[in-house]
Amino acid sequence: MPEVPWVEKYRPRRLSEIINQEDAISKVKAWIEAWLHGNPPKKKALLLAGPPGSGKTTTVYALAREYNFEVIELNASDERTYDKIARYVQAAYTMDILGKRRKIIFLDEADNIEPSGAPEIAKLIDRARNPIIMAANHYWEVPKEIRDRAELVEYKRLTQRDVINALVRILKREGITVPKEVLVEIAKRASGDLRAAINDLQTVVAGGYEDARYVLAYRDVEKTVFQALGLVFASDNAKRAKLAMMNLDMSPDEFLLWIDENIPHMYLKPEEMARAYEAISKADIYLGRAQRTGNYSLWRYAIDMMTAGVAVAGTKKRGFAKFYPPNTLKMLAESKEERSTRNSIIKKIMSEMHMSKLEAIETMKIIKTIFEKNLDLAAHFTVFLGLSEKEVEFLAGRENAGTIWGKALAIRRKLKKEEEKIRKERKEEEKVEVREEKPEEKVEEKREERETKKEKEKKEEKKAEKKGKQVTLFDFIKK
Ligand SMILES: Nc1ncnc2c1ncn2[C@@H]1O[C@H](COP(=O)(O)OP(=O)(O)OP(=O)(O)O)[C@@H](O)[C@H]1O
Repeated sequence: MPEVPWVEKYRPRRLSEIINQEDAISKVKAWIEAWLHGNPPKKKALLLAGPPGSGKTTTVYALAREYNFEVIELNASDERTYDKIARYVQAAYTMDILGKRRKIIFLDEADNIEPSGAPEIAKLIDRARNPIIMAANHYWEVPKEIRDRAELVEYKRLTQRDVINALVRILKREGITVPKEVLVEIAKRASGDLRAAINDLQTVVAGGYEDARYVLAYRDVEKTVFQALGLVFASDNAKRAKLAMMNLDMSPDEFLLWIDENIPHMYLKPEEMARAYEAISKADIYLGRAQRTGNYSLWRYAIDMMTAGVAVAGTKKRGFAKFYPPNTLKMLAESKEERSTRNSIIKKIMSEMHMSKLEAIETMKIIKTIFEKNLDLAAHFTVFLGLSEKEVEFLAGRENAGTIWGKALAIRRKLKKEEEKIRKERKEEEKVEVREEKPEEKVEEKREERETKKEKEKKEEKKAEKKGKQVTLFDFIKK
């Protein structure tokens, strides 16, 4: 059974358990108490700014628990954020007659707010009757109108010692020991991001110390490879992206794996993601050819495709980008059952979409992102590919699988009804035709006509099948 992520299991429940952010916490407390004492602070929004994994989100939830608020969490990169804020900002602030709890509006990734939407959100802050707390990694990337209306609370980067202490505390509660040098390595590579450190620790513990080698082996390359990924994913500028491989002590084949892994985290729209994958599969072809023929001048084309080609594929996620190492670790952590589910999905994609295995693997990655983000489209895919409940859970995660499955059942029912309706209509039509064309020969003639037409259609179908007409993701999304 998959274990609960330790970052959730050991997320501090109380403000006093949050490590090394005392100044920030006392500022947050004073601000919320001003609301509670009936005189909302001059600045109705609070902006928690600081590095990832330093305790910002944790603060909001612990605060809500201690002061009995309900948290309405919104994400700035969500297109409907404005409407949602508008709905909650005006909600009654005090406990109402129905006994509902007061609400804190928590807007994460405030550095991702589109500048064009900022004035509207600023107006909402002015009208707010509920406390609004925002969080951001980069203070200066938060639109100015919003910065001006928010009180800044700075979060410090946690020190290596803070991180090690937090890891030791978790190990004690789990009753496990891990060699000190492994903890030090994990803390070093986390650069103050306690979430990253806890995740690494859990991976190391889950996979035994052999995996520790894989986890830690990345530490040397990571700095430069992350910078290189930054060049590919953080700009739309083809020229800059092409510089990514300079100073990178890594072969293009290996860097391709890193790019591959990060595409679904960086592109938001399926069609743009598909375009980025197309660019890396072209790069892959050049790399293969270079290896087979020994003509390494082909590397240049490959590198152009995988850097510039990916960079211009579409609009990328803005703000802080968290990059991930290639799949090796995840694959190692996957159970036999998960691997077999993955393979059965790939087979279904190959047969339903007429794709090669490699294409099906790439397509599955895009489909996985769709399953995590767009439940309606996911339900259509479920029906189209004939996925089982287990396969849906593999793609969507447990939380969304039930909803998708329910939607898919509804689609199936609707399709069945439509099919029945068409079948009935056809029968009716046939009856009418027979009645109208009473003379025997005419009926015979019509039948022959119909049969030749049917044969023709069948032949056409067969031809299409033989050609193996490929259904692309684009076709599907357009439907
Ligand atoms: N100061 C801290 N004290 C204790 N635990 C912490 C602290 N900072 C982070 N953590 C741990 O790391 C995890 C992630 O922290 P949190 O979600 O609060 O980070 P964040 O600052 O909101 O990061 P991001 O900017 O990436 O959203 C938490 O579950 C918690 O276990």
